[in-house]
Amino acid sequence: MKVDLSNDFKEKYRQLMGERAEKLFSAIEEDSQEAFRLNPLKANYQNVEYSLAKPIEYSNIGYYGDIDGNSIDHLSGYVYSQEPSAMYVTEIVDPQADEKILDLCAAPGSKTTYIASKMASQGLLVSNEINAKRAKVLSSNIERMGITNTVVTNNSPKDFEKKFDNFFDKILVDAPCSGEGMFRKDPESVKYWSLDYVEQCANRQQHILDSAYKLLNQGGTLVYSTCTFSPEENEQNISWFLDKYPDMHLADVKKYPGMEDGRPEWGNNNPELTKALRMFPDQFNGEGHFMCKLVKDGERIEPKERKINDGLKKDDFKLVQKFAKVNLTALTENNWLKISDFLYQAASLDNRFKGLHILRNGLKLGEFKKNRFEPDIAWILALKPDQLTTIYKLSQEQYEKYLHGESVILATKPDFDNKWIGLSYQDKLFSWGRYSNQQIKNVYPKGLRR
Ligand SMILES: C[S@@+](CC[C@H](N)C(=O)[O-])C[C@H]1O[C@@H](n2cnc3c(N)ncnc32)[C@H](O)[C@@H]1O
Repeated sequence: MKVDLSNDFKEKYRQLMGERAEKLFSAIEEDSQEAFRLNPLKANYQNVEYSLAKPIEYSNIGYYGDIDGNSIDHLSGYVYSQEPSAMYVTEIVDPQADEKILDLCAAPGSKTTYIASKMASQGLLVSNEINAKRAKVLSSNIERMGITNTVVTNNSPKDFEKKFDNFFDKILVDAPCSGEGMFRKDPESVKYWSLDYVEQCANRQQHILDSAYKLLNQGGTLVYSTCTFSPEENEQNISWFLDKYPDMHLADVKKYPGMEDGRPEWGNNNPELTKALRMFPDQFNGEGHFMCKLVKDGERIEPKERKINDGLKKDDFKLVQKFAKVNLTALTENNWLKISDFLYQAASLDNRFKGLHILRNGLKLGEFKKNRFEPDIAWILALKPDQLTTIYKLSQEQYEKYLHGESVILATKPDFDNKWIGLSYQDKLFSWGRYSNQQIKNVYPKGLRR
């Protein structure tokens, strides 16, 4: 595809890269490299309709290929579209199940959902997004993927500074950037580019890095990444950061074929900058990225947790137990949290979160209505088939009608009167259904219908 690169852009990269710049410009005109990830949080997660014939070398759940955002695999959270270079960011974050991890610039959630899938529903992941509209998309992607250990916030990085100093074991700053690595995927992004815009982005990134430094525990790791090539936003910002914070240092990251070293001469000539990683689309099978891993000196400090009141009353427990007795094979009652009429299985009950704008704290289980409890779509997307007493497998026709908002009328009368049943299509749970009078009433959220 023809991408209209500006003369300023071409001139800048000719000066920086010499003849190689022409290869970069040609690569930007080629088709983008599509890829997707599977979701190990789901039952039989490899049961997808897409070919797994082309695995990505450095990810055990990543594959080259395109996916359809309307397919059952997508709607039920079995797959997530992510280009290959972005996948490697989560690999170098290297999330562990018991850690406290903060993703400061998380929307729409491609790296965060990968981090969560590696944490196997344990530990704590805080996924933050400053932009309210984008934060909602982030929250719904987290729901679709059946993630339970994540607090989704809509705040500025600065808002965390008062209460979360030295708190997180790992932080990802996937910074807002000039997006040069997005040019071929999103040719519109070329229009925003200018030499000044690169400077503005670099400046904003420094503010985010300042916050990240404060929030990182001693001994913790900060991964900084951008999907742009500019030295100002990459080597120069890391040079600035290392000079400002002498207790931070760069750590080695593994480099696969096509991945290149950071360029000291594009920063302040600090030879350590070779430890950073660059991907350019003329050498690497992906859109292009910069990433590096920074470690804070010192011994980890165990943050003290002060718990908030869970807001639950005895009758609330009774209503959920009554629901579970009929519809579930087992019920875990840990970390329950009631916020207005909604019940969550909280990812955190730590009162540090008070004052932040929280969109989701862990798993939304459902809503208390008059004398009853109604389960939320988020819960079914996180449940495994063996945790439900009844599952109804929809035919293709029933599935399409259900997605549209229609109820399912059954030919015979099954014995699941007044139950909440799990609905599956191609063996993937994607919604609750409410059975009564030989019908499965449609409870698929209006915003998800198609
Ligand atoms: C590169 S995108 C993040 C992509 C995301 N990590 C993913 O993998 O899906 C950068 C994000 O930073 C957000 N952002 C913009 N200005 C910001 C600021 N001053 N502080 C923190 N985040 C900001 C943008 O809204 C955007 O969602």
